[in-house]
Amino acid sequence: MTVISGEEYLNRINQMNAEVWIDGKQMKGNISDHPAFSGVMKSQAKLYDLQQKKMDAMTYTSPKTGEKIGLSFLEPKTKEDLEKRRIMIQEWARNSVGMLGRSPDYMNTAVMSFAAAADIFAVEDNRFAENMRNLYERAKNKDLSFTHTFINPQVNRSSTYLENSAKVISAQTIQKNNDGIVVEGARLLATQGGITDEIIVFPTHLASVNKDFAYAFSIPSNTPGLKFICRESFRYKDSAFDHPLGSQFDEIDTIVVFDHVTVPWDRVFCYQNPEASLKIYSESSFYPLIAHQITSRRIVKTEFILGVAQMLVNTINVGEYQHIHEKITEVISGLETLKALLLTSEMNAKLDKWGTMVPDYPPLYTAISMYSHLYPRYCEILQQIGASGLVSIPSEMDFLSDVRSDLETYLQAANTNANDRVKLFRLAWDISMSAFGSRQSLYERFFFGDPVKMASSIYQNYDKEQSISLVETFLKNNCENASLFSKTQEEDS
Ligand SMILES: Cc1cc2nc3c(=O)[nH]c(=O)nc-3n(C[C@H](O)[C@H](O)[C@H](O)COP(=O)(O)OP(=O)(O)OC[C@H]3O[C@@H](n4cnc5c(N)ncnc54)[C@H](O)[C@@H]3O)c2cc1C
Repeated sequence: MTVISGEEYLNRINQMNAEVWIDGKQMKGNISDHPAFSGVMKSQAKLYDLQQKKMDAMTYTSPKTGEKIGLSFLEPKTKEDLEKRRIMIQEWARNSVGMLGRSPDYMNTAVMSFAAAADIFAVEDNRFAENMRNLYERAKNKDLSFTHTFINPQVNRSSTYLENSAKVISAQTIQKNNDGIVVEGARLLATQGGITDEIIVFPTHLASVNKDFAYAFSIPSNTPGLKFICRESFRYKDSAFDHPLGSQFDEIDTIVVFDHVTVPWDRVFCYQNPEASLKIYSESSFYPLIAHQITSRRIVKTEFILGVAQMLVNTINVGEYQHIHEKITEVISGLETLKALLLTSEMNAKLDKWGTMVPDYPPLYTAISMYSHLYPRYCEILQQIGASGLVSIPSEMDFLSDVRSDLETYLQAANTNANDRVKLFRLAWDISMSAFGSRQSLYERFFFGDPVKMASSIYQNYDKEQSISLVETFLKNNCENASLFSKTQEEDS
């Protein structure tokens, strides 16, 4: 099989009939017809179609089968491979203007990076490493889509808390039998849960303190006992005029419940193995490779934000004010910094011990850490430039009603008519103020982990020795001069 079409993706997910709960009801029928999912699934389908349309730029030929495979599955072996991956990722990102955080390339990259380091799973049982490699082969050849969950429910985040309740809360293994391992409990937070072929479940930090949390696996989204409980949909309307982003890109976040789920042995990558659970993050190149995907997408998103901000400025003619220049320059500086960091990571890429060409991580974790602050600031800048224009946003229906002529007169702008002005301001509102927009801010702050912990980890791991030695040399030289100076003073007195 080669790369799939959008229609194949839709049919496959519809046929799965995964257990998805939304607004108090269990989904019945085609999930892609449901208003909460139709927008995002259509957008995702367009990505698959694009892959088929632009085979040269978006696929590579499998050396094993001769089939065309999506480039986001490509394990980079050279710096050129990294560049090809970036170009492909950004092509997809342009289709969602960077708003689809979980376009398939995100998890395809994760699967590729875990499979490249699959030997980590072979510690006790060689089958587990094989299972990981088989998942990669299956995913590549069938162009599978994935959601994932890497964290436990937010019950008590105190550093001294250890779960000890009568009923299991955080998903753990409660039994093993001839068929596989049995998992009970919940996990957070599977974005796109229920609308992908499979879910990947990887160890949380609790794996180091309790073996029952030291597991990893991937199962089909319709595995019996597996439930996805959705948040409220932010796709409030179908209208692309009223909700230009929310109507197309609301990915839906889900709580994942495992109600005595049996994970077959051939789907297990790790079981009761704290050592492998830690190593899969510390010894694979998952972090740098996924950070390369994330930063590539965020560059496109930032280009889009810059365009929207400058169009607001042009529309209401506020380009003469210095604070406006400063704010737009803030966006430009962020954009240029991200681009420079991404390219630096590619230039300084090296082969890891698994033979994968890995982008240099420090520029990428810098980019990731910065963006959790930059993105909310960009939303603030849009609010500061747009001001009341961000709430002077009548709907499409208003423009089709008797008040149209009022709107045309009173909502015209210096450089455009009322209709185009409202279209643009609605877009700025959907980025910076709507439920969809606020969720995007939260997403960019947190989806790759707590930014506070990330900063702490950068602090602890960054090699600061060169800087310290620079200061020590300066102080030494300076003190030698200083002692000469004090000697002269002594002589004078
Ligand atoms: C929109 C969105 C989509 C997401 N999608 C996914 C997904 O698809 N798959 C997935 O696995 N995860 C996903 N996540 C979850 C993401 O990984 C977590 O939000 C992130 O790891 C932070 O964990 P938490 O939300 O439980 O916050 P918590 O850990 O509960 O933090 C809450 C607060 O406590 C502070 N805090 C907690 N512990 C410490 C500590 N040790 N030191 C200092 N401060 C601390 C934090 O800084 C924060 O201010 C998503 C998150 C969001 C917001």
